[in-house]
Amino acid sequence: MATLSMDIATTFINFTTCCRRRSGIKTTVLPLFFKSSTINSRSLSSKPLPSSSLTVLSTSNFSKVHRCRRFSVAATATTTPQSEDSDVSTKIPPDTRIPATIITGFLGSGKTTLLNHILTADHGKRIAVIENEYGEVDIDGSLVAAKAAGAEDIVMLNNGCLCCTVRGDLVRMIAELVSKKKGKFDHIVIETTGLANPAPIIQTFYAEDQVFNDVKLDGVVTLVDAKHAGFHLDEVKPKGVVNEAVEQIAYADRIIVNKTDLVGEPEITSLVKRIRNMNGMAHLKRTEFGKVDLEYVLGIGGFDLERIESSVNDGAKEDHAHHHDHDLDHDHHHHHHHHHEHEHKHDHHHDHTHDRGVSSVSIVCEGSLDLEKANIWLGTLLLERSEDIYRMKGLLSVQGMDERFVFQGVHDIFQGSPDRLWGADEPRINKIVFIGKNLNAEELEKGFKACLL
Ligand SMILES: Nc1nc2c(ncn2[C@@H]2O[C@H](COP(=O)(O)OP(=O)(O)OP(=O)(O)O)[C@@H](O)[C@H]2O)c(=O)[nH]1
Repeated sequence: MATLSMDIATTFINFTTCCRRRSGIKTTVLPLFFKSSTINSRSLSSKPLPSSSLTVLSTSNFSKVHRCRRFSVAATATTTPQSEDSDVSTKIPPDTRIPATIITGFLGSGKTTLLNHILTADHGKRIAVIENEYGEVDIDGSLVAAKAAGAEDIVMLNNGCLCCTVRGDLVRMIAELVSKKKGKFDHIVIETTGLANPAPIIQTFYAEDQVFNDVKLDGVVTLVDAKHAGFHLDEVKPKGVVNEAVEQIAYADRIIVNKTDLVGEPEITSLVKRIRNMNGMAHLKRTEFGKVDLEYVLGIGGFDLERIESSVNDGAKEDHAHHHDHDLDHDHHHHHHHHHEHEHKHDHHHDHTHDRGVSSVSIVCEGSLDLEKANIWLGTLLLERSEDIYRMKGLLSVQGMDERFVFQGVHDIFQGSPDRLWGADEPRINKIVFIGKNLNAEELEKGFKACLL
C-alpha cells in the first residue's frame, strides 16, 4: 500500500502530461495532468506524446484500494498529420471502436421490451446483444423473435449478475464477439439484470484492455418503471448494500420513464422531479412500452469528450422540450444542488443506510482557472471522494490554454482533454456537473472558486 500511495503522490507532484491518441481519442488522465509550463495548446493539440498511454487511477469501488493502472495502447500509427492549424477537432481520425450501450433498470421496468423495440426497428444497424439473465438458462421467448427479426447475435450471460460474478465473462464475451465477428455488427447492446449496479460494468470498459481497445462505451440507458420506481427508490437497504434502483438512475445518460400508461400525471411529474434531483445530467423521456426513437438510445456518445457540452449545458432535458433552468445569473455564477429530498421514516435507524443522499450538483461560473490549483482540487477530490462521486462532466476554462478543457469521470476513472478553441468573444464559462452521494454543494463550489484566478 505504501508504494501505491507513493505512486499516486508522485503522479500528483509531477503533473505529468499524459496525452494519448488512439483512433482519435485524446486522453489526458487524472486530472488535467500537465505542467503549467506545458500548456501550449498547439503542442498539446497537434503533437501527441510518442508514448500512447492512458493512466487510470482506479479505486476499486468496493475495496477502497487505490491502484494506479497504466494502459499501453498501440497507437503509433494513428497520430494525425501535423499542421499549423490548431483546430484539432477537424484533424482527429474517427474513433472506429464498436459502440456499446448498457440497458439497465429495475426488475420489470421494461428493458427487454425496449431491447425488442431496438432490434425490430428499422435502423439498418447490426446489433449484437449480450443478455444477462440471472439464473435463467433459456433465452427469453420474445428475444428469440427479436433475433429472427434482426439481432446479429444474442449471447447469454447466466448464473450471476453482470456487476459481480460474471464481469470476467463479460470481458471474455466481448473479446470473443470482437475477434470472431468483427465487421459483422455495428453496435453492442448489453442488457443487465434488474439488480445490477452499473458501476462495475461501466468500469469494465476502461479497466480491461481487451475491451477498451475495440469497444467504447456509448451510453447507459436506464428504464424506470413509472408505477413501481418510487417504492424501490424508497427501499432501505442493509448497511453497505447499495440501492440498485438509485444507482441505476445516477449512472444514466438517458432515462426512460416507462409504463406511463399505468399511472396518472401527478405521479409521473413527481417521479420525474425526484429523478432529476438525483441525476441532473441525463436526458429523460416518458414512454409506454419503451417506444423511443432509436437515436435516443443508440449513438448518444454519453462518454465521449466531444459531446460533453450538450450534457453540461442543458442539464436534465425532458423530451427535448423542457430545459432545466441553467440560465446564468447576472454574475454568471451559481450552483444547483438537487437533493434527493424525501424524508424517510427510518432516518434514525442506525443499522441501515439509505441512498437518499444521491444528488446532482452543477457549478456554472465565469472565469479562468489556475491550472495547478485546479489539478490539486480535482485530484484531491477524486482521491478522497471518488467512491461517492458516481459521475461527473465538465468544461473548463484554464488560464493560458486557448482551448476549452473537457472532462468526464466515473468514480476515479477520469478522462479529459482540450477540445475546440474558445471563440474570440465567447465568455469563458466553466461548467461542471457532479452526480454522487452526500455531495456538499457549498463545499464543491468553494473548492472550485478557490481555483479561479
Ligand atoms: N402496461 C405496460 N406494461 C409494460 C410496459 N412496458 C413493458 N411492459 C410489460 O411489463 C413486463 C416487464 O417488461 P420487461 O420488458 O420484460 O421488463 P424487464 O425490465 O426486461 O424485466 P426483467 O428482465 O425482469 O428485469 C412485460 O410484461 C411487458 O410487456 C408499459 O409501458 N406499460
